[in-house]
Amino acid sequence: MPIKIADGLDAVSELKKEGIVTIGEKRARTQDIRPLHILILNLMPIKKPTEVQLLRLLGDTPLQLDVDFARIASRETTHTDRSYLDENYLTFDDIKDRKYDGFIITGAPVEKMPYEEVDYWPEMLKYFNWADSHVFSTLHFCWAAQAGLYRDYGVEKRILPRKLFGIYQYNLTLAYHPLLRGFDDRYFIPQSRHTSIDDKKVDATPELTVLSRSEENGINIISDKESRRIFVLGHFEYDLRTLEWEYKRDREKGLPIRLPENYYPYDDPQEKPRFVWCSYAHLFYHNWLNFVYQETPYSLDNLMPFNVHNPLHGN
Ligand SMILES: CC(=O)SCCNC(=O)CCNC(=O)[C@H](O)C(C)(C)COP(=O)(O)OP(=O)(O)OC[C@H]1O[C@@H](n2cnc3c(N)ncnc32)[C@H](O)[C@@H]1OP(=O)(O)O
Ligand SMILES: N[C@@H](CCO)C(=O)O
Repeated sequence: MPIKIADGLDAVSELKKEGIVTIGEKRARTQDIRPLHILILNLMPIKKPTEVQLLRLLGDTPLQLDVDFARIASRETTHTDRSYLDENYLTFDDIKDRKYDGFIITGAPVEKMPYEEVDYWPEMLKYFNWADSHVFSTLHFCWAAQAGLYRDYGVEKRILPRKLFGIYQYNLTLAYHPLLRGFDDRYFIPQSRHTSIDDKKVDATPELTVLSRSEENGINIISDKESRRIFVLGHFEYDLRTLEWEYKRDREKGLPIRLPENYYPYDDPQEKPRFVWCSYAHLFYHNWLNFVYQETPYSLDNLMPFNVHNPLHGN
């Protein structure tokens, strides 16, 4: 939310340098305010915990949000009841003529497959194409971040020698960015993936800005220059015990899995995991919503299309 202060205060220029939005009397009197429209494409097989996790973070704002959930229609889901989805989720046909201020696309356990082998890849492409002209800012996380970077910028993924599994620290690479406002120099985020992206290709793509990275585990948050495409490799939204649940699941299945790194004190699974990413998760989503609120057009009819740069996709 912008703060209204007198135009003559010296703080105005100082805050502007930090990206903090201030408005004067005239703008405050004429400012049009409306709810933000957010769409979440939930690709997780077990959808309900992800709904709670995301709504918890989105709900932590004084702004009014209208949130819709969308699902894939071209593949039957086996882990979530069909009638629940029919009742509570929209399909592409429902949303194709609507416009949204913000669009969130979740991770999905399909990261080891080539994109084109994912049953719903053609439907993903429909969502991506639609978002170019119907969404102001799209936030992709985990697999969706990899898929979006591939589709928009031709960034490939690669299989890691072992699963990146635990809580990892990343350093900010920029002094000021609206999505990182209020962050410490470093933050923590859960990771649970078998793949990573081609960091060199990201660094060599002039349309992309890297917001954070670590020496050991590479790039973590990326944005295009206008923050209309945001890519987060990891899961800010995970609950305290989500990694523990995944660890036990894989162990019970006899899969090769080690304890989540940097998670239990003394690496002792009897201990309560350390919750060191919660405040960053709230701050990140808060910053994204604040950014969207400041920059999205009052009337979505005036939305400018997003320019896709990847020649692979002929856009
Ligand atoms: C890298 C990231 O983005 S991390 C985000 C993903 N994280 C998670 O999904 C964590 C929770 N998921 C899980 O724990 C597991 O996937 C489970 C327990 C739900 C399912 O495990 P299994 O039953 O062994 O796997 P299964 O072979 O049925 O496939 C699971 C999911 O993979 C996806 N999937 C599998 N094959 C395909 C395919 N060819 N095309 C598209 N999706 C596929 C589907 O989403 C499927 O779930 P759904 O049928 O309910 O939609
Ligand atoms: N986070 C996922 C990775 C699989 O793609 C899981 O462990 O289920």
